[in-house]
Amino acid sequence: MLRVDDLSVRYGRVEALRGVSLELRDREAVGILGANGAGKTTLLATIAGLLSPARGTIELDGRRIDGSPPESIVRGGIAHVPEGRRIFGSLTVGENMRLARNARRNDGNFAEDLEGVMELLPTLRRLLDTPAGKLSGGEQQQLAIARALLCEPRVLMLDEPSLGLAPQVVDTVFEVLASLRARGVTLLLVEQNVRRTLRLVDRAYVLRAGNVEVSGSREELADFEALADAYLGAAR
Ligand SMILES: Nc1ncnc2c1ncn2[C@@H]1O[C@H](COP(=O)(O)OP(=O)(O)OP(=O)(O)O)[C@@H](O)[C@H]1O
Repeated sequence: MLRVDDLSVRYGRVEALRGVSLELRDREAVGILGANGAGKTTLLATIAGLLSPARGTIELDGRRIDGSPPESIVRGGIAHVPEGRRIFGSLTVGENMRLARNARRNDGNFAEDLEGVMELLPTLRRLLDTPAGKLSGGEQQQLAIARALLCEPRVLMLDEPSLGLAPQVVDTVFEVLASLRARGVTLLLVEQNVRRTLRLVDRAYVLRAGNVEVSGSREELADFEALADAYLGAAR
């Protein structure tokens, strides 16, 4: 469904990605692992159209999307939950969710989809009229996921959804991801949390200094998991 080929991205003289290739099939959950600075955020931001590659191609269903503006990439079916969530703190939860309306792919029934999302994330229902800035970190993450789902994505990309959350809240976020997966949502998940990610995904790629260092199924990466402490420092 999504194919990234030989992707290189620079920030001035810094080469953040150097010839990264990966693929994501329909209904697959794929992890992108790696230490701080490995290039994970840059990879998702480039797929989302927020950065232009210096080299390489990105295809969705065989059609080039690199160089397309972010809004057309969202309409093409790729939704991005960025690091730090980027919700609008002064707007209510309901208002934040309704913002997705303009970014949708089709004119499906928004009210029905909203109901479906609140069944998946019931915490949000009682918070509909609460300013999003008053939500806890875990609730804000759920809102960011809800907003992305309301764009009717075929692929949902998430950048470190567990970052900065207390352990039991991280559990909730991973439970949400597992239920998305069970519903057949295609997931591309950037995480430093190696163990939890390998429990969730079908396959993963490990980035190091802008390169894919290792990739494989979660079974193939089981040995890597054992090395994760040494490899990624304390971040798991
Ligand atoms: N705006 C920027 N300007 C210059 N260099 C940048 C910029 N953003 C990222 N970089 C550099 O690009 C490289 C990759 O960064 P990136 O944020 O993609 O890594 P990451 O794996 O997502 O790390 P983290 O987990 O810390 O977010 C790093 O060397 C980083 O310092």
